[in-house]
Amino acid sequence: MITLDRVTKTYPKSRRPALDDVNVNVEKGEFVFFIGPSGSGKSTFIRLLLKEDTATSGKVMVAGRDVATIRPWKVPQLRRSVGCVFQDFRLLPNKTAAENVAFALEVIGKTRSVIRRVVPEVLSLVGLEGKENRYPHELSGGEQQRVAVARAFVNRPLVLLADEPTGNLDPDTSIEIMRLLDRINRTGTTVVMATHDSNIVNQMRRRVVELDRGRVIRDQARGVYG
Ligand SMILES: Nc1ncnc2c1ncn2[C@@H]1O[C@H](COP(=O)(O)OP(=O)(O)OP(=O)(O)O)[C@@H](O)[C@H]1O
Repeated sequence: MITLDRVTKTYPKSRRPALDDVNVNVEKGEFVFFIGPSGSGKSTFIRLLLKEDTATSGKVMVAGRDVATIRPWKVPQLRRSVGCVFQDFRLLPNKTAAENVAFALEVIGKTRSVIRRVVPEVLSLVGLEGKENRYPHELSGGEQQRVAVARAFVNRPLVLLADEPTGNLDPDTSIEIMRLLDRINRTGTTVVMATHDSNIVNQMRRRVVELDRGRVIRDQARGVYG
């Protein structure tokens, strides 16, 4: 589902690469944690998968496609098969929970009748029944992240990327979000999550890829934070 083949990313003006000759292969349906200290390259890895940035060398494959060959106007198509969730939720503040999720469907041209059917289904899946008409500022952090997960998942992407999704949440709320990501993973969606949260990694016991200064220093099945 995801392959990085000898990928190096060096940002302009920086001496050291943010990713340095990285080889990683993630199979369909896997759940993988990317861990490592601040600046080790986790966000850069996610940005390359979304084609928000391009590798300096090497090959990045997502869902069977070499992202380097995807034309700019086809990037939205890539992002349709790759949902993402971030630490800061990134909801539209002037839209309700339901409207935030609906918007993800509107931009890809889904009909109103599909939207009317699918939005309540996915909001209920993430446990937000009854809160569909709340604005982000009327929701807790955990609830806002549930909306973000619903929005990322509503198109049933092949891959869900999560960059520090529990970074702004307390431990109990973080565990709830992890249960949700685990449930999504069990539907067959590949989940890749960048995190600093050692408790979460230790509780989940999934594959752990550890980065240090842009290099993979550990790749372990059912790993712990270490
Ligand atoms: N746009 C940019 N321009 C220049 N250097 C960058 C840019 N983005 C990241 N870097 C550098 O690349 C390296 C890796 O950064 P990255 O954000 O991928 O790390 P990270 O592991 O996600 O860190 P954190 O956990 O703090 O988010 C760092 O040295 C950082 O300073």
